[in-house]
Amino acid sequence: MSQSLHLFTPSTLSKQCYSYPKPSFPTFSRRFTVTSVRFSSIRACSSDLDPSSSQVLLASDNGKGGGVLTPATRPPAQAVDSGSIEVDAVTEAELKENGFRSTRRTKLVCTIGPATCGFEQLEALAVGGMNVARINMCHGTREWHRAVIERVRRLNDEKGYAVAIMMDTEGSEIHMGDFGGPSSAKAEDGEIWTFSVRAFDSALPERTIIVNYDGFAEDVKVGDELLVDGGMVRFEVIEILGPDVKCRCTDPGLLLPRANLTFWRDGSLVRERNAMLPTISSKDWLDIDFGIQEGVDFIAISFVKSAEVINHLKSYIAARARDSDISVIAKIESIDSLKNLEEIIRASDGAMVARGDLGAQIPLEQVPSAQQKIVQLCRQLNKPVIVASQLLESMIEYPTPTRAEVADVSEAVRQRADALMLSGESAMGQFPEKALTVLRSVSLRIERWWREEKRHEAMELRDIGSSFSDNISEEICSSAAKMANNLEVDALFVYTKTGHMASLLSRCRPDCPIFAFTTTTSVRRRLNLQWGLIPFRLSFSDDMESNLNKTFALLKARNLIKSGDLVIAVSDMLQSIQVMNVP
Ligand SMILES: Nc1ncnc2c1ncn2[C@@H]1O[C@H](COP(=O)(O)OP(=O)(O)O)[C@@H](O)[C@H]1O
Ligand SMILES: C=C(OP(=O)(O)O)C(=O)O
Ligand SMILES: [K+]
Ligand SMILES: [Mg+2]
Repeated sequence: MSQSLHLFTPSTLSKQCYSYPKPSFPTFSRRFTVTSVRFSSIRACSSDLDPSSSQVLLASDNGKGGGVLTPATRPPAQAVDSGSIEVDAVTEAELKENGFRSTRRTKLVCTIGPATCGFEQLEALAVGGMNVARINMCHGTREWHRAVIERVRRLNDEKGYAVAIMMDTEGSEIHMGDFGGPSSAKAEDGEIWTFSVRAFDSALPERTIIVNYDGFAEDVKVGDELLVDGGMVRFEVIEILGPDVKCRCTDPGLLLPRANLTFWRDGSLVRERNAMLPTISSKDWLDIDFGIQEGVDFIAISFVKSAEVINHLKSYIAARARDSDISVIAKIESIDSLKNLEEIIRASDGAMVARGDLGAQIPLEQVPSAQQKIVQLCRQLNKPVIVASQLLESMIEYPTPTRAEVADVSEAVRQRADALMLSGESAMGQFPEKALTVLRSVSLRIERWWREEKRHEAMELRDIGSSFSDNISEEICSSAAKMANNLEVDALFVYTKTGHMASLLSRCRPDCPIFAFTTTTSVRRRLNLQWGLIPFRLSFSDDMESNLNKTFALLKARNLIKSGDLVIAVSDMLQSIQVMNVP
């Protein structure tokens, strides 16, 4: 595929780049064996790269290629083994049935609970498009979670899926305990309930709720409003008797175990000593150790307040999980996390718009703008972002969503969030698979609509890399994505060892799908959270020509691509862009 190419020659430059101003650096003609950018992208690169460095830009009119070449990026020739390619059956079927262009770009996260923890149920979710399984350490025992992780791993091993596992910490915000026996309780208007920080040996007295935070009875005052789950049930504090806080129910409703509690005074959220609780509690640290031991792919941290805790956790993980790379996801669900948003996202490997708790901490009408801001900032900073909670809440009970819920899902897809998440809908709802189907079909429809209307988003992506080499990668990816849109290519191919180059391409949200080839199963699983990436595991070398030949042969043999398909390829070994038809 790659050919012996000429560097820029004055004649080709003047012939092919006639519409562009002449470059401000010298051009040479010499023979080189390299792979190679179309002129629009050469231009995009050349205006932004440092012309005083020793890099050269390459272009040719015969090989449809170009690139940025530094001595260090010249590839050593290497033999390629004839291994196989790993892709799951669902992606394979989707690619075959609908062709490249209509594969789903928005990724789907399902919270696993009693409704979905069995092997067959997990398999049904994988078939339905689950990319990431989330386990919430607020609920269930570690043994229960371990069994779920084992089943997901078995599913991956036996059926070729790359379902990633995300462990979500409990966090030390205030919440209610379990009710002992019953799984829920109803609070009626005017009833008096006791919220207690005492430990009860035997069964709980009637209308008593345990609060997990010892300082609770000291922090609240008579007259405070107590909100369960951001207002699903509301109480007023009427009396404080040592460890017991007596409250009158003012908005009746269903109390669910471990529901979050906030208290409000004169219309504002009270943040006293409870605001000093550590983001990661001692129980969370044990759960994190468990997650590291189990080799989960993502750890999501609840109620993050600052970047410090993320940095701390990342170094903790680096010291303990030497060979496994666990990504840290910051859950944005508190006032402090909004205040320190940029530094938190910069420190993290991704973020979650945790609208459940966020909506209990800020006025509900501010949640949509917060969501948009978080999604856009994550995109700027190249971090995957998940929009979570209540997307299809009514489907916990009903087989079909409300129109408003469909509109909410559409909005998140339209914002081009990386992923959408199901919580109660998949964990304990009656219609987990149907809920997933709704997410999948709404995503597909909105994505297609977006492409049909050719709505290229006008988001100006800033340079984010700290090194010059990072900047080159960013320029290559944005040029490749722009070319892919303009030329209406069938797919972008990216060969990436760490996954970084794939995420840079995903960040551009191109019209076509991105086939991301990576050498390890753990990177393949992690890429499964990112918009538009179809991750494959493939062993490849530093020689792009043989990588491409091998990939074409393997994909053609499985009928995943055909001769004549137009592909643009980039890699993080050789900083180049190639445009070619599948032979
Ligand atoms: N591992 C589990 N075991 C039992 N129930 C669970 C589990 N995970 C989730 N659930 C149920 O699903 C509901 C929704 O999940 P999620 O949104 O993750 O938690 P929460 O409601 O605590 O924020 C929970 O309230 C709980 O009832
Ligand atoms: C996802 C959320 O966190 P959790 O389900 O753990 O409360 C949320 O609050 O929206
Ligand atoms: K949690
Ligand atoms: Mg939460």
